[in-house]
Amino acid sequence: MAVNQSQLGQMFEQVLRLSKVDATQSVAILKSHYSDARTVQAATDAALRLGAKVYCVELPAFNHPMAMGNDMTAYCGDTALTGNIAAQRALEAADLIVDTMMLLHSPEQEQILKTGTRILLAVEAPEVLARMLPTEEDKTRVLAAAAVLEKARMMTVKSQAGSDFRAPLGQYPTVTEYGYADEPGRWDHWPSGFLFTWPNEDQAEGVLVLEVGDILLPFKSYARERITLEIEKGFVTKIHGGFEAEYLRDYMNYFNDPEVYGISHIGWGLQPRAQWTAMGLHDKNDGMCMDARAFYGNFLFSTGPNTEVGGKRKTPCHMDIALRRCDIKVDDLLVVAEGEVVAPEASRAR
Ligand SMILES: O=c1ccc(O)c[nH]1
Ligand SMILES: [Fe+2]
Repeated sequence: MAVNQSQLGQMFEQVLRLSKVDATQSVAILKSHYSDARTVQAATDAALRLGAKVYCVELPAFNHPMAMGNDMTAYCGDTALTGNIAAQRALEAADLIVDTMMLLHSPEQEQILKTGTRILLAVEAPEVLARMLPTEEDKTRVLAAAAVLEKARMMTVKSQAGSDFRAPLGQYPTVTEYGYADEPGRWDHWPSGFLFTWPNEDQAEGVLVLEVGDILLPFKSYARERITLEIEKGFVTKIHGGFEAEYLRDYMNYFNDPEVYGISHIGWGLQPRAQWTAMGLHDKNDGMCMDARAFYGNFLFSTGPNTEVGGKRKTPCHMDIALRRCDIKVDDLLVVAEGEVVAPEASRAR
């Protein structure tokens, strides 16, 4: 199916209005040659219709010789903006940046946000954007869950498959993604609908078992056999299993950087319009597969960089791994039971 340009423009108008775009605002459209032209045009037209002053910042694409695949989350940290002070100043001048080329997990993104500029990432295919059009109800539910997570001192994750993981919390903030950038200095991602934090440095412990069907990004693969990760003092120390474990070990080893094994953001999905099955219906190059990160009741954990919250780990290898059917506890509150969101009540969508 394909979204027509008029629908896409109307959706951007809704999301930019939710992002507080009006005649008092300036909006920068950040792009590169690989940006989706339909998205760039729709964002531009919508911002103009809302009365904003609009400009475009186009950056020559950046490729690192070690990067593999086209998923923009596969190689993090250095981007087309790295070192381009003039372009960064031009972006910092905006009230809102619509990012269609991907600054996520870069130090430059944090520097821009600190000036009060808002950033909305939009790199998924228009049809995926349409299926997960953000609503204020999404925001209410994600913030209800965040109210619990930001006070927590421990997250524990267990599963029938054998996961038994615990992460002391408190050193890092809670991050919410509800699909629009409506507060000064806020980054958000359309589409999304989930929340996460980071374990205290060097303190996550236990075992995480990827069961058949769990998702590995940026591989964009459903695990076909179990993979068992042993975590000690905040780092993955062993990866057991068959071919899939060997593939994951080989890929992470390729970066020749011990920091790739650090546990990064950990949280859970709250987007009922995101589907576990969606990845199987898309090509690997269609986008970064936000369905996997946001599907309702997942446990999403990741490895590698934690610079976006002032952590010391800047490493290019970032794995996002979504597990189904976990029990997730935040302190003593069970928030997800076998992959079903159970608390807080205000975060539930069904
Ligand atoms: O929205 C996102 C996308 C990727 C990621 O690693 C975190 N959040
Ligand atoms: Fe991630």
